[in-house]
Amino acid sequence: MGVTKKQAFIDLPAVCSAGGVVRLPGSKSLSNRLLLLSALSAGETEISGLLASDDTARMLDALRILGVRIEPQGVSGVRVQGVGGRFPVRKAALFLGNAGTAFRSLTAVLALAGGDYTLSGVPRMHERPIGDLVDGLRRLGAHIDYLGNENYPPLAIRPGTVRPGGCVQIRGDVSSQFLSGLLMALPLGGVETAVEVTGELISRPYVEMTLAVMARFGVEVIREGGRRFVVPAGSAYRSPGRVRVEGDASSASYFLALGALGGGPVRVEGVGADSVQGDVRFAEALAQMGARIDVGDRAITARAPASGRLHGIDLDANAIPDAAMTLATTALFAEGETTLRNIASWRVKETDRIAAMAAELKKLGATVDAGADWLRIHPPSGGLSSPPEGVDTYEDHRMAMCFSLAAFGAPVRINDPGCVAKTFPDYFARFAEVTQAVPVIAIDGPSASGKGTVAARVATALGWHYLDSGALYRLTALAAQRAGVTWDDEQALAVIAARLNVRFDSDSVWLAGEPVSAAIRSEVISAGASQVAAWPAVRAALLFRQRLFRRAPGLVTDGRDMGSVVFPDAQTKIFLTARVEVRAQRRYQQLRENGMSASIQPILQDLRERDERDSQRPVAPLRQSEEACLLDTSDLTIEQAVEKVLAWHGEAV
Ligand SMILES: Nc1ncnc2c1ncn2[C@@H]1O[C@H](COP(=O)(O)OP(=O)(O)O)[C@@H](O)[C@H]1O
Ligand SMILES: Nc1ccn([C@@H]2O[C@H](COP(=O)(O)OP(=O)(O)O)[C@@H](O)[C@H]2O)c(=O)n1
Repeated sequence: MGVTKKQAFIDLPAVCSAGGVVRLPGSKSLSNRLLLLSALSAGETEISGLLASDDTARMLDALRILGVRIEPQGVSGVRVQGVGGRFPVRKAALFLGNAGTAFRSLTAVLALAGGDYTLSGVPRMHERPIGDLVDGLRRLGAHIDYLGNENYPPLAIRPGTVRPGGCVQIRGDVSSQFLSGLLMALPLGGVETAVEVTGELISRPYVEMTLAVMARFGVEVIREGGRRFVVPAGSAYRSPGRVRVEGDASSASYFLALGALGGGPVRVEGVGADSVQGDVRFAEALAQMGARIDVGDRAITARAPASGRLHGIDLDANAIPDAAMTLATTALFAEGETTLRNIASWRVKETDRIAAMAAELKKLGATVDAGADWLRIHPPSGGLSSPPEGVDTYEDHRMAMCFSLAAFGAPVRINDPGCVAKTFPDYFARFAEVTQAVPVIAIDGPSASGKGTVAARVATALGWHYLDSGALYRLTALAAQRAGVTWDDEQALAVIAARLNVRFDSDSVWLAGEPVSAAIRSEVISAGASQVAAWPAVRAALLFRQRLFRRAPGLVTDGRDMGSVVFPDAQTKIFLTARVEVRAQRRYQQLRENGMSASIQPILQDLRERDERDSQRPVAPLRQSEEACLLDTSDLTIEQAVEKVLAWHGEAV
């Protein structure tokens, strides 16, 4: 289930359980810090386990433009020739996308480097504040101009009369990356410089990570209390030779939550008790919600609570701002409400994450309250409702990954899933590997072969849900007829299909509150259904609607393209058919039993025409796929046909 960058959406099937092992991609925060310090240090550094993603690509591009030699090594490694504190290229324009780690740290480093540089990013990067960092750097004598709005990127840096030394103040309450960037830049000055944080210092663990990485490269920052950091005179980065990037602790959060929600155990490999990443503490928050967590040195395992259900918590999430987003969607399935506090930094990330999270959680049926720096989630009382227009992701990788968890309650459509490339390009493939989707038996075949009859009985035998997909095309034809829309008006039909107000209960179908089971089976509507079904826009409009029927414990469905298009991952696929004369006879009898007048010849004629139309149309034609088992019911009773399907399914499980 990979995604491409331009893909409009991905439909995740409802998930019933999760378990397995995930080898985590490298940490984004560590990858970019290690790249920068390897570039600045004296000597050559081999970095292994580097994250391959948009954000690290931006840092790599920038460093190469600045004249740093970086060669790939093995699958996920690089060899960096350090420049010993002085970039060979003294004039360059750098584009840093939406990579906050790269933007803030390079601003600080280049401001002290004494060259002419411009730094820009995507439009959202230009809405993310950087004024506090620029102020701090200007106090050191750096020359930085805003090229757009005051306090925001893009920036122009010119050689200033930089005088490190003394004490520089910097605010800590907007982004800890300002402090991290400044600290990483200061060893370039060579003299003792103190940094004092004013205001609260948020996301402190990221600062600890910065200090740990600097220490690895030979620079020991002295801490004086919690707010004063001194970079000693004579500090200079020296390559440690080889470094390995830990797995990404923020990325681990999705899989740990999967384990906690889906039974588990889910084991994430690459981070553990000795991690320098603050987000490993996400596991503690999950434990507070009731999950059973085991933290090893290099792996963490999560399982559901013995009681089966998590419970809501009230948490100061300041130390784990990124991973805390995962708690917000986990909270959809917890008992009671969850409150996340002290998360003002969410408002200046890839998007305003408090607003985005609140809006999308509401679409799923949750009640959400939000303030300047907090969010409270009350889970939906009547189960999750899945919006047909999909969950929006705001070009924010974490929104996309967080909302994949909603699949525990319902199938979910995630818009612009390619945004995960920022930190985790193959996220959805990994997600599919450790989750078990609700099973589907897909039965396709021509008209009157007995698909509907067999599918409904198989569903009853298994206690599963049943979807008669043909009914949706019939309903579209009927609703169009009633609205005065002709069956050749593709766009108008698609609008009708998207807005169908239908309800299925055990023995009737309702359109806008009116029973229409008989009306949709008339000969006229049968012909209309196969006409409207030929339009791609109609099929697209009904796609997610059909997928929404996939709910635990399972779905049996019949139609023309159930196994090929709508549920390509169905466990059991059957192509059910019968000789056309047998089918005509069955339909004839069916109509007579339902009190309608009928004669064989026109039915036979109609079946031949529909077979032709359904199998010749360019979109989702009726065809037996290679994986489908062929079931010819011409000489079988209904019971024999049902037995056969159940037996095949038994083998498939
Ligand atoms: N062996 C059989 N398998 C399935 N249906 C059969 C069989 N024999 C007779 N029928 C009858 O055929 C008729 C058409 O079946 P239906 O399920 O409506 O077909 P479809 O959904 O493929 O159009 C029903 O009245 C059904 O009872
Ligand atoms: N998955 C599906 C189901 C039905 N259809 C169309 O919808 C029409 C009615 O479907 P149905 O399954 O109720 O038809 P019968 O097989 O019962 O005649 C068919 O003639 C098909 O053209 C489709 O295109 N794709």
